[in-house]
This record gives sequence, C-alpha cells and structure tokens, in this order.
Amino acid sequence: MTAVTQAPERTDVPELRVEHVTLRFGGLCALDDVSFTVRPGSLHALIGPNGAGKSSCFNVISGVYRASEGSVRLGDDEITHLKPHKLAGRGVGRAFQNTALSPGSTVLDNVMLGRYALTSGGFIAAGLRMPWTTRAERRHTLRAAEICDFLGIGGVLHTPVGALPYGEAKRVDIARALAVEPTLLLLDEPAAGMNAMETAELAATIREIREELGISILLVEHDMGLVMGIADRVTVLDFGQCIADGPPAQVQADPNVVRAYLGTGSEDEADGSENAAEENA
Ligand SMILES: Nc1ncnc2c1ncn2[C@@H]1O[C@H](COP(=O)(O)OP(=O)(O)OP(=O)(O)O)[C@@H](O)[C@H]1O
Repeated sequence: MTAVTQAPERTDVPELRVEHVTLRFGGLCALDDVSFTVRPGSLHALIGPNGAGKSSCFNVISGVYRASEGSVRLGDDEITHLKPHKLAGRGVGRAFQNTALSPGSTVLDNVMLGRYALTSGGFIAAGLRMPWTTRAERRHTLRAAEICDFLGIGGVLHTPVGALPYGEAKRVDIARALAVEPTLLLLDEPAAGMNAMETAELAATIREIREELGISILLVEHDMGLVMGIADRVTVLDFGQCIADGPPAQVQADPNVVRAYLGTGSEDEADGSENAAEENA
C-alpha cells in the first residue's frame, strides 16, 4: 500500500454528534433516544447483535432514513435531514453493506463516480470536452488512481468490478467513498461476507486510512473481534438503545454488553465476544 498525499495533522475534521435520535417504523422503535459522539480523527465503532439498530443508525446518519426525533450534527452543521447526495458536499463518504458498484464498469470508472461530486464544470461543459474540463478530468483521474493505489487496487484499475474477488470489490467501494475527500468516512459492515484473511487485511487498511488521512471513521460492524482490535471508541446498541459507550476494553468488560451478545444465542457472536476478550487480556 503506497502513501497518499494528504496531511495527517488536520484541523478541518469536525465532530459528528448523534443526539437523542429515535427512529420508528410504524409501531416498531428501531432506535430509541440514541446519542454518541465521534471525535475528530477517531475510529469509532458502532456494534450490536442482530437487529440492534446499527444499519438503521447508519442510514439515519447517511440521510437514507429520516429520524423521527433527534438530530445529527457535523461540527456546526445540522445534517439530520440532508439527502444522501448532499452529504458528499459536506465531507461525508459512505461505503454500503451491499456494494452499490456498477459491475460492468472498470474500477477506475466506479471510483471516478465519487469524484463527480467534486466537479464544478457541469455536464454540458464536460460533454463538449472544453479544455478546462479535460484538465480537471485528468486531475480527478490521477487522484482516483492514487486513492486506488493507496487501497491496494492500483493494479486492477481497468478491470471490470464484476471480475474482481469480493474482498477487492469491497475496496473499490471504499475507494469510491474516499474519492469525495471526506472528513468523515461511514463504513457499514465492511467485513460482511469476507473470509478471515480478507477481514484481517481490511482491518489493517481501515487503520491505515485513519492514520494516513487523519479523518474520522464510523465503522458499523457485526464482527466484534475486528472492532476491538482497531477502534478507539465503541458504542453498543441493543434493541435500538445505546447500552455502552467507551474504549474497547471497557465496553468489552461491560456485563450488559456480554449479556447482549451472549443472550442472542448465536455461537458466532458468543465466539466473537470471547475471542475479543482474550485478545484484550
Ligand atoms: N425499512 C424498515 N422497515 C421496517 N423495519 C425495519 C426497517 N429497517 C430495519 N427495521 C427493523 O429495525 C430493527 C433494527 O434493524 P437494523 O437492520 O437497523 O439492525 P442491525 O443492528 O443493523 O441488524 P443486522 O446486524 O442484522 O444487520 C429490526 O427490528 C428491523 O427489523
């Protein structure tokens, strides 16, 4: 993985504040008065067992769902009801659980889609290939290629995404999210569907993104082992409520968290919890 040109020491990274967010689907309360803060430049994990409300929370923050109550603030900006496409302009990059990539298009073309949020020339000028749009396009293409290099997919720039193994396709999705030059990167269960080796490589990549770019990362994740190894701070949801918030070791030792994970009866989750506890011992 090669270094990407961006200063690690940044003063332009705002705090994300989720404040008293409630989300209802008819009679079902998917999020119940949830509050937490992602500190600037931190790697913050949002975890919880099946159905805890993680994806609902991700979707509220990323503008897909409209909170019934409460607010989401990025620095001084209230972004609670901003449409997803407006968020890129506020410095929010998002990679989804089910990659929303165009499988027939190349890696570079998919990542370039992220750059279009930053272009100002307009479609007509671009269509007429005015000199300034050609220059801008060259600059955006170089930057997209640089981001791909950083994520270890620089060797497959011209390969259709549909021909890539799952782990690499996931990196394309993250590259596209980074292409908007975010100060906040939202990752929804990036390790879902990955094998153990891919998950370990992804964990190293996520840590490197935070260290090299100095941006905040909110990682919504089911895999507790992955989270405990890399997060600065962890918020735990269960049945739509925030049951713990703190450094990984503290959260892991919290009896409510252990109960929430073990109480679901899922062997995977129980193993994840115990393994993570061992790792931190
Ligand atoms: N669009 C929706 N309409 C109705 N109910 C929903 C919708 N999305 C989520 N829910 C419900 O909200 C609750 C929280 O679901 P959510 O998907 O946010 O949990 P999760 O923690 O992400 O779970 P998982 O780890 O299984 O993905 C669940 O009871 C779910 O059935």
